[in-house]
Amino acid sequence: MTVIVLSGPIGAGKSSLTGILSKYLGTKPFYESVDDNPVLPLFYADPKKYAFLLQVYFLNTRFHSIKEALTADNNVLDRSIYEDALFFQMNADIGRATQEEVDTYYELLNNMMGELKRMPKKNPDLLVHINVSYDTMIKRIQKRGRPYEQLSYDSTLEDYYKRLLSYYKPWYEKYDHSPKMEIDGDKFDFMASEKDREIVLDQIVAKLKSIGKLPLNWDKSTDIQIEA
Ligand SMILES: Nc1ncnc2c1ncn2[C@@H]1O[C@H](COP(=O)(O)OP(=O)(O)O)[C@@H](O)[C@H]1O
Ligand SMILES: Nc1nc2c(ncn2[C@H]2C[C@H](O)[C@@H](COP(=O)(O)O)O2)c(=O)[nH]1
Repeated sequence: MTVIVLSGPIGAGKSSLTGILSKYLGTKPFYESVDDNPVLPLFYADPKKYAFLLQVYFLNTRFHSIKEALTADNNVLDRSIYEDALFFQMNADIGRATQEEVDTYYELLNNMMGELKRMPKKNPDLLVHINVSYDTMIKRIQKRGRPYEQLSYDSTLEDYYKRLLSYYKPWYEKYDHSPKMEIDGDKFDFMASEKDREIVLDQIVAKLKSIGKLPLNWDKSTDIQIEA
């Protein structure tokens, strides 16, 4: 049983690569609750009021997914639970949470992490982090088109996104819950370019082989058809 988690900023390509990778490896994809998330639009409309509620909502849904993913067979998750604190800490740092909310959040997070440690499989087998620049992030957010994520929706989003990117570098460097690897999301268009998709999948397969999660002679010759 192999569990792979994706990480990276908003619009980096996590959900897209989760779909591609799970199809390629014949595993099950787990997607974060976004389009069915009732709190997300409220948060973007009034971040200070809804930052804590959104975080509890995400933490709860991530906990559900990770529990299921760590007990079922091979899986790919489109965001790691380890990024949860990164988001809330950043929101707290810009005054979107009270000290009581911060304290309560960390207590809840520690409690949940304690539960995960008691599971037969405690950590994912591999973290695949997608690196993107600010320009790429914005292009992808525009391409995806969720209205409340657009820079035109709120003039403070530019700072919010730049800050988010600046939190990811130290977060990735510190991450030590499993082996990890980076994908260059600026360079590889794994959605439109078949060649790029192959390169990215080869990088992930090579890493899985090097950590003993795929047999050295594993090969997949089937083409994957990407739905636009
Ligand atoms: N490597 C890539 N090259 C070009 N477009 C991409 C790439 N990855 C994702 N996209 C596009 O960018 C948008 C955001 O991708 P998505 O997978 O939803 O990102 P995330 O899940 O990280 O927020 C989508 O429209 C997707 O088609
Ligand atoms: N405040 C938080 N926002 C979060 C968190 N996780 C995701 N999000 C937001 C960011 C995007 O608008 C949307 C989906 O994220 P993608 O990276 O999948 O595009 O949800 C969080 O923990 N806190």
